[in-house]
Amino acid sequence: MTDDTQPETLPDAMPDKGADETAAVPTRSGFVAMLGAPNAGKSTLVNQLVGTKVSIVTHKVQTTRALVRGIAIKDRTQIVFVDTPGVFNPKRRLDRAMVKTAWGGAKDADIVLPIIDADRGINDEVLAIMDRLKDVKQPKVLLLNKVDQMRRDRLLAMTQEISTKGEFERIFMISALNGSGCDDLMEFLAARLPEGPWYYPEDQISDLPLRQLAAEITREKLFLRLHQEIPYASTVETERWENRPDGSVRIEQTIYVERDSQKAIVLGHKGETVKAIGQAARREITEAAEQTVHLFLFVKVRENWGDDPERYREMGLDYTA
Ligand SMILES: Nc1nc2c(ncn2[C@@H]2O[C@H](COP(=O)(O)OP(=O)(O)OP(=O)(O)O)[C@@H](O)[C@H]2O)c(=O)[nH]1
Repeated sequence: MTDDTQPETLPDAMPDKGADETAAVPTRSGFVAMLGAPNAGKSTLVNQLVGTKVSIVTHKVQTTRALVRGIAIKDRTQIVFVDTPGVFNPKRRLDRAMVKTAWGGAKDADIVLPIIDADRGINDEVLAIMDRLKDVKQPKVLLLNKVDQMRRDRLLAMTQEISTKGEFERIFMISALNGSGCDDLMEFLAARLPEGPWYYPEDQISDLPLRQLAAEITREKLFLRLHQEIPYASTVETERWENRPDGSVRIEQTIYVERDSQKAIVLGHKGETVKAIGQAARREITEAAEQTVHLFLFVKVRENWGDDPERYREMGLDYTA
């Protein structure tokens, strides 16, 4: 994968090693694309491996819309994770665009990580992904996730069965939630990625701009509270980001819903629901932005936004999918 931001030289702040030793050990870097059914745990894993919250996690499926990268450093290797939207059977235009993005991300990556919710077993969805993976030429490393809630004998039987369904360089049994197996995975990826300069400065954990991250955080709070009532097509946009002389920031965001009835739900009785969403979001945005945040939320109805090409461009998706 090429990237305009790739530095000509290594960043100044490399791990503290003597000059001779640094010269002897080459740096490595590369892109690792996660692919899996909705809710398999891709976002949780990116957050676990990168160590900081970069991708939103909710129990509502299909929350990851565009490619969100988390960047981890292991020894002398920089690993750029591409957290793709869940692969599923697309019907609507928005769904098709998300799926196209997912498979496109896989084809550009150095390593592809299919991730499976092992606790759910090998169902049709998993078999469909395995089938489609046969067209992906990149090295594949299979992750069986959520092993924390499985019995060992069931897990071993499943590992045997799944290993016959595709060609994998390795199969790792992991828990993205509690981190078990994740160190071994990181070590493997760090050694497997090609030699080369790092793509990003050392202190960067995500290339998602702060404004967009702030919108994602609010969207997560919206879904955590209202996942039964609000379709995932609802969206949040950061409309204004105004740094103030006292070091604080005034952020205005709009929650877009499709119908008046949904607007009423988001607002809640006397605006209580949107207020609670705003309070939870503000706390987290403050942490991410590392400055005092004044957050103002607005709720608007925007019909048929799922057919608006501009929205797709903003999310990095292909409208023609
Ligand atoms: N027990 C257990 N739960 C997990 C694990 N990994 C993820 N989960 C849970 O599974 C749910 C879905 O996780 P996500 O990380 O949002 O899944 P995703 O694959 O990114 O989902 P999409 O964005 O819809 O594609 C969340 O409730 C997680 O807490 C795990 O290792 N063990």
